[in-house]
Amino acid sequence: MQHAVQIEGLTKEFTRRDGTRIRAIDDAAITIDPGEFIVLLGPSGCGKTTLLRTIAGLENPDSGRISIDGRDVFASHNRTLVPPEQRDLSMMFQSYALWPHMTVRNNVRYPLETRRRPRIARKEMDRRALEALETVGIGELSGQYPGQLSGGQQQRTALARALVNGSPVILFDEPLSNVDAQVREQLRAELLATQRRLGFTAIFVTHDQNEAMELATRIAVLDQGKVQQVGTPAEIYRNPATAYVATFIGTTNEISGTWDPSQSGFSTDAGPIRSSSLTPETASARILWRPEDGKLESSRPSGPNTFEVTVTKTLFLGLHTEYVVRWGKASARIWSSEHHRFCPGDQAWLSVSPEDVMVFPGDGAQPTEAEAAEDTPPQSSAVLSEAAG
Ligand SMILES: Nc1ncnc2c1ncn2[C@@H]1O[C@H](COP(=O)(O)OP(=O)(O)OP(=O)(O)O)[C@@H](O)[C@H]1O
Repeated sequence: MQHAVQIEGLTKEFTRRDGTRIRAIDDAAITIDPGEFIVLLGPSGCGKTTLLRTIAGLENPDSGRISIDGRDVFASHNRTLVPPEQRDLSMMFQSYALWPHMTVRNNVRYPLETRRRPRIARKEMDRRALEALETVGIGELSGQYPGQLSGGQQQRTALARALVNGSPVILFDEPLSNVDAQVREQLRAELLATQRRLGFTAIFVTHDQNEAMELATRIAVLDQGKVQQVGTPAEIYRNPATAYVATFIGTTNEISGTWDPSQSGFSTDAGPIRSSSLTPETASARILWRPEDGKLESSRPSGPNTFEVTVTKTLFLGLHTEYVVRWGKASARIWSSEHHRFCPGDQAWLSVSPEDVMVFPGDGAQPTEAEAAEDTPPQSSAVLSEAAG
């Protein structure tokens, strides 16, 4: 099968006005199949937009290769550089970029008017523009001007314009960030349904992990220009490749430890901890587990990773209650569907299965960011970390 988009060894540096060089994309590689919905996810400044713009041809990389549908559109080794309008793709921007003096229909028709070949008769352009507008459910607004539309309707107009060319690949740069939460959720579902129905390949930039989880067939997590992991939402969540991915997606409890062969586990401030994952190559390790993987009980369970704890805080969060617990110098968050089982001050037993304990190489330094978090003793090496997105 021909790949829809293939990126290899892609690098792009910028020079800031003070002369500092920024590597916005650092040796990135991703292979995308036709019909996939790929989400580029990462915090602000990690290089998502730059990567998208290099695929579109709006930014020229320094080195590497990009091919679309088997054809190189950029290749540094033989200086291939295909201009944006000759790449077989469409792009939808955060700002929608609608022409205010043109009707909705003419905005949507615009890409058909400006394309070089093959030329299309005006009547056919109008028919396709209307069809695209009907696809996104606003055929009746074709005679309106953008200023007369709601945010959600403007977003649909921009989507129709991205669809009108029938491009096999559509790039989305945070297109849902300008509408309120409720409309956003609705538009997200509509976009996904449209993509599934029409079958185009979508490459979608966001810093919102919920949005990524909902839309993506696969997520590419970026950090400082590097692609840290590409995987399905479940793979990224359950088997993160790096501590960065584990802490960026979802919520984690974290503690540092050192490998102790005599215990076949890690020695930590929370007590000995065992994990089913491979031991890190370095002696020091970052040990992480998710709040929903901890179990709180009133009596001592059998098995490893069992700790006697004090409940210090409870927080009702609808689907689950968050229990903050403390033992020795360590603290952790536990999410449980048993809402009123424990109160602050209660003694309880915490257990975490070794299968749910993730281990990554530590750098010897203690994470500090979350140590100042409420309910975490300042001298503790056990930290709570919350997703950044
Ligand atoms: N034209 C430019 N000149 C200099 N630096 C740039 C330029 N464009 C981007 N950068 C830098 O490259 C890095 C990546 O920027 P990019 O816009 O790709 O990040 P992003 O992940 O899309 O961020 P955000 O989510 O905030 O849009 C940042 O450090 C940014 O400051």
